[in-house]
Amino acid sequence: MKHQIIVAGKPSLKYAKDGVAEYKKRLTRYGSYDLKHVKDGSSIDVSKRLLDGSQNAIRVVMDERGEQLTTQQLFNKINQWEMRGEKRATYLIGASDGHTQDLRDRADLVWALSPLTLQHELALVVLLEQLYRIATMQRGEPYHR
Ligand SMILES: C[S@@+](CC[C@H](N)C(=O)[O-])C[C@H]1O[C@@H](n2cnc3c(N)ncnc32)[C@H](O)[C@@H]1O
Repeated sequence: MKHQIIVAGKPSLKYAKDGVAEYKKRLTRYGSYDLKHVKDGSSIDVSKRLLDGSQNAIRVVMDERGEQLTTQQLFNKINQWEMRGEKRATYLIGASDGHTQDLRDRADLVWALSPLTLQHELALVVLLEQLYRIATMQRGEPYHR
């Protein structure tokens, strides 16, 4: 299954750029992990771009109001999607005003990394680290303990 992360706005914080570069580099060994940036804007405009970009794919809306999962639970979900033949999973990160309720309603999963509101580039780094962790678990590698 291909994984695509779609983020509102261009990266600007150095520590986040470094974190993104590090996990993108690590993930190259594990399959297809693509990062796409869409234009920033109002909640309505950004949610529409994220909705359009995630058509015909598993749609994971990253949102502090969502379900809090353990890494093992996320691993199980990704394995289930792969076993039922899903081709692409998208992970959607919003802008300063967050997602619309309509986008949340159309999600396969609304996933909260924590109940805290995170700066969106920090949320991106945490998401990439979790996808990397799960990729190593799928290979039976010892990164996850
Ligand atoms: C600054 S936050 C938006 C906060 C906005 N006030 C709201 O109500 O959602 C920007 C984006 O970062 C992501 N994000 C922030 N905190 C998150 C968390 N705890 N779990 C998952 N994603 C988060 C979400 O995609 C969110 O749309």
